[in-house]
Amino acid sequence: MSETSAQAIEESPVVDRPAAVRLRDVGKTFRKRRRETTALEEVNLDIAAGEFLCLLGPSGCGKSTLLSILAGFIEADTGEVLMDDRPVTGPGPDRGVLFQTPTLFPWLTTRQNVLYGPRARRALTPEVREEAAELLETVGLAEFADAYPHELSGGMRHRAAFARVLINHPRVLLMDEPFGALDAITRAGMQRFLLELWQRRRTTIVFVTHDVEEATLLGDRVSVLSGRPGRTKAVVDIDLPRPRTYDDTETLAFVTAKRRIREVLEQ
Ligand SMILES: Nc1ncnc2c1ncn2[C@@H]1O[C@H](COP(=O)(O)OP(=O)(O)OP(=O)(O)O)[C@@H](O)[C@H]1O
Repeated sequence: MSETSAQAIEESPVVDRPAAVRLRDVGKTFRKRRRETTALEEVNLDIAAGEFLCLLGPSGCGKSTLLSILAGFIEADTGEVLMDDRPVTGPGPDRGVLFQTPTLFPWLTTRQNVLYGPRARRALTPEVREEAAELLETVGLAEFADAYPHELSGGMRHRAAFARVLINHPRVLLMDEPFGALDAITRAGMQRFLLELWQRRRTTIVFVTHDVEEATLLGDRVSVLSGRPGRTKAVVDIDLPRPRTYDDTETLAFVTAKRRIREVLEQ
């Protein structure tokens, strides 16, 4: 996400309620000089308000493209994207986006980064400042509130970016392999944090991953895309009880669910 897109999102007003998302026959072809790449074709998907949906598929099948369309960063060529029955026409503060590489303003401290959105919307009340402090506490960065991004570790930058998105109370969280670059321990910590957060807020989440185990651990459902052009191959329900923790990954039910998804992926 460019800084301009981040600014556009964070400077508009917010509504605090999860949204339903609907994709209808979404297609996207990139055209560059003589080369055409059809990234997505006739993607259909209904995501309920408050659902945790994982998007899984082989490399290059269009997962990031789909997320960018949902974020409003790029436009679909065909079909439509609806949020609570309203067409998505561009980026908005109702969608919080987190990428593999966290986006933070390098010249702002952690706290200033988190407060960037409310400040830009002229909504910097004492309550919001308090919420920022609580969020920094929750993501374990209270002691680093006055540190600059270059003084943070990779995992810490992720958590700071997370707090920066959460303070805007997005109605949908769009996450593009957000933990893909993290080491196994930090990654497990972030997954636990995300699950706890979702359990509390029930924000609608669309989470892109190519890791079957991660999708099984996190999702209510897993939408499996085919190889390029990406199409919805199947949507698999994950009927495992919640709250889920990393320990569940060793249970028979978990391993069975994971195998089912892998089979769809490999079909
Ligand atoms: N801006 C662009 N211009 C041209 N082609 C693009 C552009 N963005 C994506 N593509 C092409 O669209 C296809 C889908 O790319 P996308 O990044 O969405 O896949 P992905 O499933 O997220 O891949 P990965 O898992 O490897 O990150 C690829 O073939 C890619 O080369």
